[in-house]
Amino acid sequence: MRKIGILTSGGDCSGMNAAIRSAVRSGLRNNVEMVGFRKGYVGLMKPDYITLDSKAVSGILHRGGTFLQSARSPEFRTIEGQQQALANLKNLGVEGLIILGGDGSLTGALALHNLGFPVIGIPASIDNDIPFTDMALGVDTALNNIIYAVDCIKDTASSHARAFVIEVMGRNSGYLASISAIAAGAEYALVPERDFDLSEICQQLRARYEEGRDNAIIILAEGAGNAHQIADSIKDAIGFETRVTVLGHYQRGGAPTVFDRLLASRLGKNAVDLLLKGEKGLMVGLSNNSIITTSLEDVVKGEKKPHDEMLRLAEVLGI
Ligand SMILES: Nc1ncnc2c1ncn2[C@@H]1O[C@H](COP(=O)(O)OP(=O)(O)OP(=O)(O)O)[C@@H](O)[C@H]1O
Ligand SMILES: O=P(O)(O)OC[C@H]1O[C@](O)(CO)[C@@H](O)[C@@H]1O
Ligand SMILES: [Mg+2]
Repeated sequence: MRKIGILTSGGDCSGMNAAIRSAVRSGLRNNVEMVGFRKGYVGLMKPDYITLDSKAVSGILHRGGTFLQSARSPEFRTIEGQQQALANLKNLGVEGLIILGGDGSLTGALALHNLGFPVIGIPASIDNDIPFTDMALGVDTALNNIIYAVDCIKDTASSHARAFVIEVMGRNSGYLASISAIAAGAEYALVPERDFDLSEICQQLRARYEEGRDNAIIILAEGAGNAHQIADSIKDAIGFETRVTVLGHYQRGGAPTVFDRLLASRLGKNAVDLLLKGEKGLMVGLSNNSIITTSLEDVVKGEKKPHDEMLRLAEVLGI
């Protein structure tokens, strides 16, 4: 293989830069020309690309976001958009493509694979909703961002005897909410994967209040309900003073953690190795601290299940 392309698609996340750097350096070491498409599938369809030499990827390992930029592209969902991308790849002499992104981007990767183009996917989404990998890129950094914010909010919640509803991202996944609730010692994690009864929660908060515990942290996954409505219900039911903090895009940025830098470096190199071995239509992932591969078809068909042990742990801890 003489030329490999790389792009980042969907919501950005910390670790994307580290993965690009690793893939580029691995490719160059094997005398492969590396090109980066800007703004995900948008750059693939235009085409908008840059040549990536070793210098182009220096100084980016520690930076959040993606220097190739990312985008969501409705046009790439159409067969016309995909065929345009395919034609550009052929015209440019690109023989293999590495796609970093979430479940949507990997569905796009499968579409290109089904059109006969060699593709390897790298799971990169703070939502951690991609099956066949314990962790996607960016999840660990997002969790650390959340924990930092929750620790800060706990201080002021305690000073003012307030209940805080803290909304975290995750789209339809409660992963960030449940894991951060365990790690930050929150009182509740409200997630789409588990039904909750708000009136029961209010009763429990009142009982806690009567015991002298006059503040609480409720971490709400964005897909599980409306933070303001939940805070108002708590206030109306028990008179507890409430506040809402929506952490928003703060969660998605910042210097990647050691875990994300290492995972990104491993996945980037492995993606190149696979293409050079003639493998295609696969996603590289992490399982039991080893790099594994799964067909993109299985990834797209699969469903990421909440981790049973974590759910039990949350239950034991009363979250
Ligand atoms: N079914 C599909 N067929 C082809 N392309 C798709 C499909 N679904 C998504 N894509 C492409 O992938 C892009 C990103 O998808 P999406 O917005 O779902 O984000 P994602 O990759 O899941 O990342 P994240 O969830 O972290 O933001 C879409 O804008 C589209 O270009
Ligand atoms: O950055 P945007 O386009 O507002 O998208 C936000 C969404 O992207 C994610 O951060 C990643 O999928 C979700 O958690 C969130 O719902
Ligand atoms: Mg997604």
